[in-house]
Amino acid sequence: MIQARHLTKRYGATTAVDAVDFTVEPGRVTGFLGPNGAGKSTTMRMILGLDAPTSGSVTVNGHAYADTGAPLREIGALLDADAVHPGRTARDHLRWLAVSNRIPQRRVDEVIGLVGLEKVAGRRVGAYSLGMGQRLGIAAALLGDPGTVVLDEPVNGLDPEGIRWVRELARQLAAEGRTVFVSSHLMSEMALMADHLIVIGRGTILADTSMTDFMAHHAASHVRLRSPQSREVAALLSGRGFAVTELDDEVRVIGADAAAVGELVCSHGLLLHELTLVRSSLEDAFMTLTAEAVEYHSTEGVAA
Ligand SMILES: Nc1ncnc2c1ncn2[C@@H]1O[C@H](COP(=O)(O)OP(=O)(O)OP(=O)(O)O)[C@@H](O)[C@H]1O
Repeated sequence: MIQARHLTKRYGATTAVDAVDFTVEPGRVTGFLGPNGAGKSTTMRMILGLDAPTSGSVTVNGHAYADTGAPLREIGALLDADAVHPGRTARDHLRWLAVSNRIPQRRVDEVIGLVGLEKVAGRRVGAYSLGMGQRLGIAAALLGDPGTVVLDEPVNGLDPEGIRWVRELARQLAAEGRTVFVSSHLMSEMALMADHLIVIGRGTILADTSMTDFMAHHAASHVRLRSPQSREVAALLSGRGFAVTELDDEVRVIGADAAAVGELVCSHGLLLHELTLVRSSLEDAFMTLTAEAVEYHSTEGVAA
């Protein structure tokens, strides 16, 4: 379990993280989202003792990272996948990490197998692709069989098979009862991977809620109807107080319950060719929530 209490980090005049409180619970995947510059990396660095808080605290299983005797056994992290000596082989890198954390050497081959690097473990890391580097970073994070795993942008550079593998791995680690804290810019991926979301913007927590509740509160939805009697359908629904828009060949009912709409239309003997609940994506919901907190906006349109 990770607990942040009034966690604050200032760099000169910039408050990167502003008195945040959150708990990352075991047994589920918690997604950490926020626009560029929101404070995600700074928060993750403080969890791992790589940056000291200006005030407040963050603990892993009740104590600060610095007070952990064998850190890799307690918390495994993928923060900067490039932070490996390029002249070392992947196996040597993991062996060195294992020795310095008193982890048995047999675990090195176990994690190499787990991340699918068996064939290239003897190659210099400098020759690795971005995806191979990510897998090595994940192998290092799992080396100590830790109860808490922090992954910053783990699917960066991975192909679709690799992305699916990370998703399944994160879900499996959570199912084993571990605390899994993952940041990603890929919203579609986060929607599939995370059970819970913490959203940060300009250093403050904008949402800390289950994925289901987040979507229910922040993702707009409408019911799409197609009918050869669309005019009558629209008139009926707006007469009953629904917010109705008529488009070319469809009727949209904003924020309505699909079953209620369908039953009402059918009970008036009107024909329906389609009745669909259309929910906006996690990306849309995220953009709506964080619109105010975005540090860098692109200007609208493209100059001719
Ligand atoms: N070492 C530093 N010195 C000065 N300012 C910093 C430093 N590290 C981060 N910041 C500032 O703190 C704020 C938060 O940065 P942080 O890297 O934590 O954001 P982020 O959410 O991880 O962004 P991204 O998605 O772009 O990685 C930004 O305004 C950033 O410019």
